[in-house]
This record gives sequence, structure tokens and C-alpha cells, in this order.
Amino acid sequence: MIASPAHSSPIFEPAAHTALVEALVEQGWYVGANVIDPALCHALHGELLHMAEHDVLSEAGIGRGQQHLLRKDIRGDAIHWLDRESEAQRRYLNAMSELQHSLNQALFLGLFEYEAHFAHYPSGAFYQRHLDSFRGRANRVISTVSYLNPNWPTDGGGEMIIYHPDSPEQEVARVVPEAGTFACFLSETIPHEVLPTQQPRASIAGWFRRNASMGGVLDPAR
Ligand SMILES: O=C(O)CCC(=O)C(=O)O
Ligand SMILES: [Fe+2]
Repeated sequence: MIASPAHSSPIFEPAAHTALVEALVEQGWYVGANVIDPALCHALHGELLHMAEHDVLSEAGIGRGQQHLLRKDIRGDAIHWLDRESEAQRRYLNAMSELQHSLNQALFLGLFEYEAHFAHYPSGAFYQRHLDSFRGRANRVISTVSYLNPNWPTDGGGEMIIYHPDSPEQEVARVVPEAGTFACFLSETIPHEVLPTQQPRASIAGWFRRNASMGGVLDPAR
């Protein structure tokens, strides 16, 4: 057998898919540290920093279409949709396709598409508590977040808080945005929030959908 080159190895350990599916079923969310390959995180982080430095990111807003609004009091990140333009992006999106396949096989979710954007939170930025999808709209089904920041300091802030689906004031997890950490959760039921970050914070937020996207327009935050 010919060993596959490092750049084409899967970013998820096969065991991580099983743990992820179990956690989604039991509690509606999953967080794993050291799940994403460090070399891939490094490459994606470099791409995002380059975009931030060259001013090619767009200020993220809330709401769709004509309702799309910039609301720095609600979210303060700047984004760029992944478009397969680099090997790192292709590798990342291919890994998400594999995850989509596992989720569909195990949970019969009928996931159809994955969309994702880089997100850069400058110092002081946050994202207030929200859901990623309206219940019953059947658009975003599962949210994913991959963190890209090596050596995140303990006083760096920028943690994602996951709240209990039935009592949205109750914190159930606090996720440090350290490179290699991968979080996912049910988009319609898990409220979450990004605490103010004390230093620039890099991530990739993505969504498995049951229908086609609307040309890269963000779903409303709420
Ligand atoms: O970056 C994170 O930790 C979460 C981002 C988020 O909630 C979103 O983009 O909808
Ligand atoms: Fe979100």
C-alpha cells in the first residue's frame, strides 16, 4: 500500500466522527480539542491573516437580502466565504463533505450542502447570543466552528459560550478558540455567543444545510 501524502490525510480522526455523532444526539452539541490537523490550521490561519491585512474581508452583518444590516452592537467580525481557491480550503471543505456523509448516514439528516466563511474578530469584537437558524425554516441544520489561533492565552477572551437549548440563560460549555478545536451544534436549538476578544481571533464558521444557500447571504442572527 502506498502511504498517502500528509496533505491529503483526513483532518478528522475516524473516532472523532463517532464521538461527534453521539454528542449531537445526546446533548445537541460537540466540542473536540486537537481535532483539526495543525498544519491545515496553520495554512488557513495564514490565509485569513493575509486577507485581514489586505483589507479584503467584508464586515459581517445580520439578516438576509434587503434586511441585511451592519450591527456592530450585535456582531463585530469581518468575513470571507470559502471558495476552494486554495489547497487548504479544498482540504477543509473535503473534510466537511466527509463529515456530512457521516452525519447523513448516522442520523438521516438529509444534509445537502455545506457553506462556510472565514471570520476575523478584531480586539474588542464579540457576537451576542443568537441562534443560527429559525426553527422550521429547515435551512441551516448543523453549525460548525473551527478555531485557528495557536497558543491562545488564558486571558485572551473570545470564548464561545454554548447555552442549554431549553434554558437559554444556562451556560453548558465555554470554548477557548484554540487552533485545532472544532465545535458543532444544532443550528435551530443551541443558543451561543462569542465573548469580547482581547486580541484578534480567527475562525471558520460553517453550516450544513438542507436546502441551497442564498448566494452567500447570511441568515439572520437573533
Ligand atoms: O466563532 C464562534 O465561536 C461562533 C461564531 C458564530 O456564532 C457565528 O458565526 O454564527
Ligand atoms: Fe452563530
